[in-house]
Amino acid sequence: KRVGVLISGSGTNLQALIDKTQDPASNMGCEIVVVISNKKDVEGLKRAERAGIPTKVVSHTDFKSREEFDMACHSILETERVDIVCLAGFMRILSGPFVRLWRGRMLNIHPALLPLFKGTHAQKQALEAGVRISGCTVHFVEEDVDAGAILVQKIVPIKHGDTEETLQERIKTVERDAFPEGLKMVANGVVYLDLSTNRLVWRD
Ligand SMILES: Nc1nc2ccc(CNc3ccc(C(=O)NCCCC(=O)O)cc3)cc2c(=O)[nH]1
Ligand SMILES: N[C@@H]1O[C@H](COP(=O)(O)O)[C@@H](O)[C@H]1O
Repeated sequence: KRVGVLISGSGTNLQALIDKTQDPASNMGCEIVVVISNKKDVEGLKRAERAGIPTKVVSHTDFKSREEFDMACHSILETERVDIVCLAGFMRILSGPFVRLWRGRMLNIHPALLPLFKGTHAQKQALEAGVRISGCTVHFVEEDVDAGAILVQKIVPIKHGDTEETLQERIKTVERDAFPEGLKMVANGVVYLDLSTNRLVWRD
């Protein structure tokens, strides 16, 4: 399977996907063929270049509408014959038409245990809520933000004195395993999203 990864920043999740997909022993059943960023000069682009993966920058400021930006990304993904899209620290909300084109073939990783703490600053939300555990969620992408069917979740403890940064760091240590795990399952057909029932179907 051919994978396209959308990023906006540091790309630590992208790096985890690169390391696993480029390691034959991981048996991921997929390869990253293109990385698209909506921001230029971000660390994630350097990570892709170091790994020999083609990169594209699509600046959302170059487009009159959200849909036009999304379709510019879509045409790159089509050209590269991408089968699965991964949102790895991608910080733009995607429009309905784009999500419908990729429904059941697009994954996101969120730094909290959905359905809790949707949206941005999830780590801050967890700290303010006073919960004692948090973690990350790998899910299919639906138009309704952070609401898609959940594939993988991993938990971390929240410790006294944690800040947004210390918690984000601890969550990232489990993200690096969670995202490749979720991608591998989808790439190998272990699980798929039944588009009519919106339910996950597991092949046991
Ligand atoms: N339709 C759809 N698209 C998404 C795009 C990105 C992410 C990643 N997680 C994200 C979740 C929330 C945001 C957000 O609220 N950003 C501030 C507004 C930025 C903007 O104006 O675009 C960004 C990424 C998830 C989704 C999703 O679940 N569904
Ligand atoms: N999706 C969220 O965006 C953050 C930044 O990711 P990255 O750019 O370092 O991969 C990560 O914490 C991830 O959960």
